[in-house]
Amino acid sequence: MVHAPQTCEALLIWFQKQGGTVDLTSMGLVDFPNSEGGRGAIALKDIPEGHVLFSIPRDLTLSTRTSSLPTLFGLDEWKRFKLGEGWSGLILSMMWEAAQGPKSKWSEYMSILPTSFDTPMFWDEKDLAELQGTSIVSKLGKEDAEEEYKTKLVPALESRPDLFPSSERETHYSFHTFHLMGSRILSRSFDVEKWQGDEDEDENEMHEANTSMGSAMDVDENRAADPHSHRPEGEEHDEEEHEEGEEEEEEQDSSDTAMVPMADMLNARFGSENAKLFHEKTDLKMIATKPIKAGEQIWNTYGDLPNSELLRRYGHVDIMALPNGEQGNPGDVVEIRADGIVKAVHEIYPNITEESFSERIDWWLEEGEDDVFDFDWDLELPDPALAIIRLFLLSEAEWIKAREKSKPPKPKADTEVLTTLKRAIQDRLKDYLTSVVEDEALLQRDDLTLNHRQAIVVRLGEKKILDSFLTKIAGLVEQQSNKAGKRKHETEAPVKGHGKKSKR
Ligand SMILES: C[S@@+](CC[C@H](N)C(=O)[O-])C[C@H]1O[C@@H](n2cnc3c(N)ncnc32)[C@H](O)[C@@H]1O
Repeated sequence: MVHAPQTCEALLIWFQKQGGTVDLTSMGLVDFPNSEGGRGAIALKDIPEGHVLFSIPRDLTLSTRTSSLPTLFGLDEWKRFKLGEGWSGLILSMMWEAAQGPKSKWSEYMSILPTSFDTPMFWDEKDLAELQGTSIVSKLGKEDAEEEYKTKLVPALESRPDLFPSSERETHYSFHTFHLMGSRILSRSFDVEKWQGDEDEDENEMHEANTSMGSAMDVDENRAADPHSHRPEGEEHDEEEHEEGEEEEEEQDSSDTAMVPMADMLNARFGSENAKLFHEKTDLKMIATKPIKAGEQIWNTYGDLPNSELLRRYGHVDIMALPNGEQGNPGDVVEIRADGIVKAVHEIYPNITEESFSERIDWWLEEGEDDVFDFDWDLELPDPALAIIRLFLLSEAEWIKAREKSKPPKPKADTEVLTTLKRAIQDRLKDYLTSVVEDEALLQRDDLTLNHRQAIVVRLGEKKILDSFLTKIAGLVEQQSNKAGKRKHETEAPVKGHGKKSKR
């Protein structure tokens, strides 16, 4: 990540001039090594839990609520151009504020923001190919971003040459700048809801809100809000169902997405959070959530994400000791999609018809069950994956009964189900171009580019999880076969004249 050469000093001066307060006896901004996040905050003395490190007036956050652009553009027009949906309104506001130069309240703040990113959104095809098998590529949403720019931003820009002069189009309103602002939001914004407290509530009353860094990006309920993300297949938003009063999803209010100066200077590492942003009526406060020793980094949380998501949103990966002694990110997750399960069942049971698969999977989805199964370092076999395999293996009579009772099968890890899951995992491993051994050897080299190295770390972590599941499944199958052998032996024993009765 490259950021403008302006010093942290300039940010601190601007921040305080604008009404922000920082306890400069307790914390400073410094350059840590890149492996520890680069520019970040350090404790200058021992800081007790509960200490307020800095406080940001709400009107110093940059969002479509605080920028004057939406009002100048006209709120009805803003709505007509759909700038209140997703991030395009905030991106346009940030472009416009940057175009105002020193006239903008956020000018100094904007000048310390990164000007390039290590996120795969900016990788070339060769580097992207290194991510094959991981879920990142399908979530990049490059085409969605381009579509958003063309269909929302460009018409809005063209409608108001007084606000967006054509002479500034290349410098401030290009597709490249759209990407840059989108990536700044993706890696630095917070979800800052309107104050929900009682009017007469104490000014100092605090709410722990959804303000972990990047929480504004936690828009899984409404992925369309993120122009840099992609709504996975099967998650289309069905307006009619909504109208018919189906389960109402809480819509993300896009004006909650805000850039929060100073709070976005904090780095994060898995399980290391020692400070967090809290909401108050007029300010947001960064408060120590643990005692922090002098010299230690002050860490926020980005939600302890898997490396695939860290790389996609922030451009870095976490590597630390795993419970099994290896190195990796304990938050890593591998996704296996339902179609991967269908393929494995079909390979082992070729007599099951296409019709039977599609009938059962349709019903499974209608029942509201998942079509993507997460495998993580807990090494717990995911119940929905076991249940869907069993669903495909039900006899016709059992299937009819399950459907009548509207009851998916129990997630029982018997040998049939385990063998099929094993096949699905083996197939999933084939999605990656390299093996664990090859990746481990590659990581020993010192001539790798950062993109290549980070791609290897992401895919290696995922493959190690899948390998660990294969080892676990092999153990379970062996246990079951030993038990079955013992039962058989016991059943046969009387015949052999040992006189022991079968338990059956
Ligand atoms: C919210 S900003 C934090 C401040 C940032 N370091 C800066 O210089 O402005 C998030 C960015 O910091 C970097 N970062 C944060 N935590 C990191 C970590 N544990 N390792 C490497 N980079 C990290 C990533 O580039 C990420 O996109």
